[in-house]
This record gives sequence, C-alpha cells and structure tokens, in this order.
Amino acid sequence: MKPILEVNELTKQLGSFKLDNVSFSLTEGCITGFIGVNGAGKTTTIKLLLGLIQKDAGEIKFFGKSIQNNEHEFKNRIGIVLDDGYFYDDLTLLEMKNVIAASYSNWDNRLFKRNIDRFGLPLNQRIGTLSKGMRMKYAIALAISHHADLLIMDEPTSGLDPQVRLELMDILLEYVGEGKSVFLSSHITSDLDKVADMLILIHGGRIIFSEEKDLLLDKHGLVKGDNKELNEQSKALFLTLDETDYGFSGLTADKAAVRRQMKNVYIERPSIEDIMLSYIKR
Ligand SMILES: Nc1ncnc2c1ncn2[C@@H]1O[C@H](COP(=O)(O)OP(=O)(O)OP(=O)(O)O)[C@@H](O)[C@H]1O
Repeated sequence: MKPILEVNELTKQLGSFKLDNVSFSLTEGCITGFIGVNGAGKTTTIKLLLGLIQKDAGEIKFFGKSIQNNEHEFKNRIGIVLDDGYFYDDLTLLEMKNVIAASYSNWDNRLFKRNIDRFGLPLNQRIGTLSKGMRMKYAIALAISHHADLLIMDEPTSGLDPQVRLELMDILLEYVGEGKSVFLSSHITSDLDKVADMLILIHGGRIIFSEEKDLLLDKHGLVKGDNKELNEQSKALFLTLDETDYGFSGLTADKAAVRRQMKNVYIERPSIEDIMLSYIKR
C-alpha cells in the first residue's frame, strides 16, 4: 500500500525539549497509533504536521508532495481533531459548523447532516453545554465531512468513558473501511489494542519503533519462570527483567529465541502498554 504521509528527519527545539530527527510514514487505509507517555513529543509532532508551529528542519510529504508547497491542498484533504480548545462555546453546533465549513472547498453538508444524525447530536444546542463525549463526536463529525483522506487526532480518547471510547473506535474502523487513513496519538494504549494497524512509539522526542501492531504483538512475549532458567545468555533476550525469590518475569522482543533457549517458562501475549513501558524503561 502507498504511503499517504512521509515525515523525514523532523526536528524542533522547544526550550530544553528537542524533537530529534523524527521520521515515519503512514500507510493508506490504516489506523496508525502514535503512542508515548506524557511529554514524549506527540503533540509537538502533530503541531508541526499541521503547521501550527514551525519546524527547525525536516520534510513532510503528503501523497509524495511536500506540504510546504501544497499547504492549501493538504489542509483540504486532512481532518483534524485536537484537544477541545478550538470551538466557540457560545455558538450552537450549526453556527460553528458554518464557520468551519467555509474554510473547506469540498465541504459536504449532506455528509455532515448524516454524521450528525448518526451521532445523535443536537444542532441547535450551544457547544458549551455538550458533554465531553458529545463534543468529541461533534469534532469528528466536523473533521470527516469534507471527504478528508487522513484524519489526524491528538489524544481523542482522553477523558472519555469506556462506552464512548468504544463508539469512537467503531467510527474510526468504519472510516478506514472506506479506504481513508487515521493518525491517532494516545497514551491510552488499550484502545489501540483493538483498532490500530500500525504503531509508532515516541519517547524523549525520538522515534523508538514504527511497526505493524500484529507483528509487534507476535514477536514480543511476557515470559515467566523459575530463576534457574536465567543465565547471562538468556538474560540478554529480555528488554526488561524482574527477579524475585519466587521467580522472574520479563518482556522479550524475541519470543522464538526464548522458546529455543529456555525450556520451562510460560510465555504470555503482552499488551501494547507492556511493550511501550518496556522500551521506555530500558
Ligand atoms: N512552547 C514550548 N516551550 C518549551 N517547551 C515546550 C513547549 N511546548 C512543549 N514543550 C515541551 O515539549 C515536551 C513535549 O511536549 P508534547 O506536548 O509534545 O508531549 P506529548 O507527548 O503530547 O505529551 P502529553 O501526552 O502530555 O500531551 C514537553 O516536555 C513540553 O513541556
């Protein structure tokens, strides 16, 4: 599949924080989870993609074309869902829609109406009176009503209850089912366990890995066993290792090698959170 967005050696110094030579690409028709703990650099990367802050160096290409020279086309073909700061609370949903729709050349009012009906949103209610879940659905309805090819979302699930998070994931799955792509930052990795195709981990302003989720989950393993299984060679197979008097548990990035070298151990499937924490603890 084609890369929809390519980020090459993106760099930005912000006070003592440096986003350091960040490179990754997003594949068409995929949900890519951009994961990392607080302060890792997720929002900074997204702000640079959207031109909300200026990069020091690096290049961003959208469908093979530099976004710097094609800013208008890029903005028309992406949908954006940021933290809830960018709506006017005193406007109704309909009034705010009119403000936003005016800035897109391919805005589709019928599609917007369909999304609004589907999400059960009251068009004449003031934005300030919406619940957090409704506000998120409204932000998505706005972001996907101009036939965007790529939806970019910064921490969309934070502060939402599990039911609304589940609904949100269903909406995203339906969206990529139409051949669109989603780039979604989150430190709540459990949502991504279900829906992400690709995962990119950022930590301290650097990309730690960028991989297909299924491959990542397949090759890593949470290993438990008796301490007598551990020696210098087998210990080298672990990203993290906890040893107690009762035995050890550790996360390996090479489950196959553990199977070959350690005979009496249990290997469980890790969660994305287990993997993320192991890489950043190293
Ligand atoms: N304008 C700025 N001046 C100085 N430092 C900044 C500025 N903006 C962000 N930072 C710092 O950059 C680092 C990365 O912040 P960023 O918001 O990108 O992290 P994040 O991964 O999105 O975290 P979170 O999950 O908490 O939103 C943080 O240490 C933050 O304090």
